[in-house]
Amino acid sequence: MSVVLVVHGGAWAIPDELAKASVDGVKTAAREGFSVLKRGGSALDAVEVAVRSMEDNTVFNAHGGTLNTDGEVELDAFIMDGQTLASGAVSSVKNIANPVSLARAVMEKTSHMMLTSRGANLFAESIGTAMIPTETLVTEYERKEWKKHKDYMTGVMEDFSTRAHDTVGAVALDSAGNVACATSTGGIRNKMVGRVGDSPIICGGYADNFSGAVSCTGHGESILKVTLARLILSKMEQKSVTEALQMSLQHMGDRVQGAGGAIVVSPSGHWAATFTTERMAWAAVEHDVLWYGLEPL
Ligand SMILES: NC(=O)C[C@H](N)C(=O)O
Repeated sequence: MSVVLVVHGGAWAIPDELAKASVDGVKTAAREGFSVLKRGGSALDAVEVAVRSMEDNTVFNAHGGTLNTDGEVELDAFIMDGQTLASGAVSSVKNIANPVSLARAVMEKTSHMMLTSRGANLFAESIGTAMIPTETLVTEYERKEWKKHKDYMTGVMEDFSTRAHDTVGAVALDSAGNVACATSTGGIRNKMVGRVGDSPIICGGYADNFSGAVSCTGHGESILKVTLARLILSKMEQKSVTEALQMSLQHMGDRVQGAGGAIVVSPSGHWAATFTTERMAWAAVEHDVLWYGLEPL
């Protein structure tokens, strides 16, 4: 069984000055995730490692790029195991460096699928997760941008053309034939306090050994309206991975005027990375060969 790891660093109009660093960041994350698979590790471990790599990489402005209306960072993350359909999520959690690992802990250490806000933070404390000051998650640049655009609609209407996004995601197929997905995000700049997007919901990501794994990025409310991850997987029953992705994103654009992107891997190892925004940094490793780019594949 050939193993595959695909990552994205968020779909938006990445400016030229960030292009190289974004591609380097996804390449590193893809290599780190793939090394887990190469050692015989699980798809679940691989997607967590890949997403953590991007959460820790400042080029993705990980978790500091999206202040809410109160100027705070509220984070959402999701992870799903395609073998069992178990998943874990956190939403509106604060002061955490790696929400994807907290999401995994929700999946593995609680009887629930999602913890939100204060409850997510209390759980994090109870399992010994380090709390970090919000200011360490926020860049000077973001603080200035936030003051400039004090309006959620500005970020959305500019069609993801401002630095309002910091979503990262990964999908993997391991040597046992199991798939997994993970996504982590700060959401969208100037979102209302408590706003939850698609990323932590079984909608912005999905993994099932019988159909494949998807991680989405883009305008969360649009992704939710068309249940994008499941839409892509259902189209894959009859279409190629690339066609299924393109058709689903096209539908989201036509039906609810939403832009975004996604990565996908099928149970047989076919994969794709496509988007309807200007750019999305993506990388994939298959048969030890690294693929990457800022254009749709
Ligand atoms: N940039 C993103 O992908 C944002 C994320 N989908 C959200 O709406 O929260």
